[in-house]
Amino acid sequence: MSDSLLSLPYPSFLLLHILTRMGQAHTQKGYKPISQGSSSAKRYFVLSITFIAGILLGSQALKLEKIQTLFPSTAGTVETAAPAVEAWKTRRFYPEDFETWFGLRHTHNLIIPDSLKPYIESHDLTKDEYYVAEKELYDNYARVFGPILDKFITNDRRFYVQWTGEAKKFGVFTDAYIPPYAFITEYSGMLVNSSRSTDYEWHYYSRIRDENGNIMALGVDSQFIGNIARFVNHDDDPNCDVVYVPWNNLWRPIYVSIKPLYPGEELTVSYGQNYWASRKKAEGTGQPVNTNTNTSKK
Ligand SMILES: C[S@@+](CC[C@H](N)C(=O)[O-])C[C@H]1O[C@@H](n2cnc3c(N)ncnc32)[C@H](O)[C@@H]1O
Repeated sequence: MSDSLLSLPYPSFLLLHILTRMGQAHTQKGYKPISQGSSSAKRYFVLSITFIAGILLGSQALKLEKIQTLFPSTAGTVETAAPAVEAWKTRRFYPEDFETWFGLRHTHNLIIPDSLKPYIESHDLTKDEYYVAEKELYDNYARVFGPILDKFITNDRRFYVQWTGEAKKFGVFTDAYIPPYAFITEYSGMLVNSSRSTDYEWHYYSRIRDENGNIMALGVDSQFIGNIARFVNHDDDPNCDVVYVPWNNLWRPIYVSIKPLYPGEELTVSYGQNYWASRKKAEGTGQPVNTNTNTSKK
């Protein structure tokens, strides 16, 4: 399809231009001007007009088709928008969908940026205050869950993300029966040194200090890179809990079921009261929606 055809001027100007040229051409070839022409000249005139009108209508149609190709949203917007919104709110999302639908790069790892590596590498986790206080407990966590962390689980189809409603937006559901105390997933993402936490940041369980001896406010941020854990919602009476596993000199936050989970059930954890307090924004109360009848705070 030629661009020059599509860039024809508006029909009225073009018609005027062609008629003028036709009149000139007839005069030059010795015919009478169109206004005084014979019946064959009139037939020629009518045929020409029909031909020109055909070209004009065709070019306008092509032009519209080209616009619709360049800007597909102009084609049938009203008919296609509603099903798209419906899909967003009804479909199940798996890790391969996260980048397209949520702008989330998928990873099962705890990613340490170069800026934080020196602090992590020079910090002996076995001397960490938290570890020393409950060494036996953490050694047990490491024995049970550490080897699972080393297995790179790429195709875990037990869980999916789905819309829960306007209050909480998306959440994580199970498609399988999960017994209590089962490994769900690691809270993966980017280790950040943050003063401001996002909706998707989980506290990094450590007492690492900076050059001035201050404890660093580290967190695992999964706003842009992470996994299914960042979609798990809060509940005052959750069915999962977070366990910090000391593994390869890092604290690895993992989600573990603490009740039996049945197919179709939503996974929840308690974010703790600090989360809601620090997240409190001017426009809202910062209070979670209680999703069950048990309103006791942890
Ligand atoms: C880690 S994200 C959980 C996934 C989130 N629902 C989403 O659609 O991306 C945490 C955010 O989810 C929302 N949220 C989680 N639990 C909630 C609850 N019980 N009531 C209201 N909002 C909740 C809050 O906006 C919170 O900051």
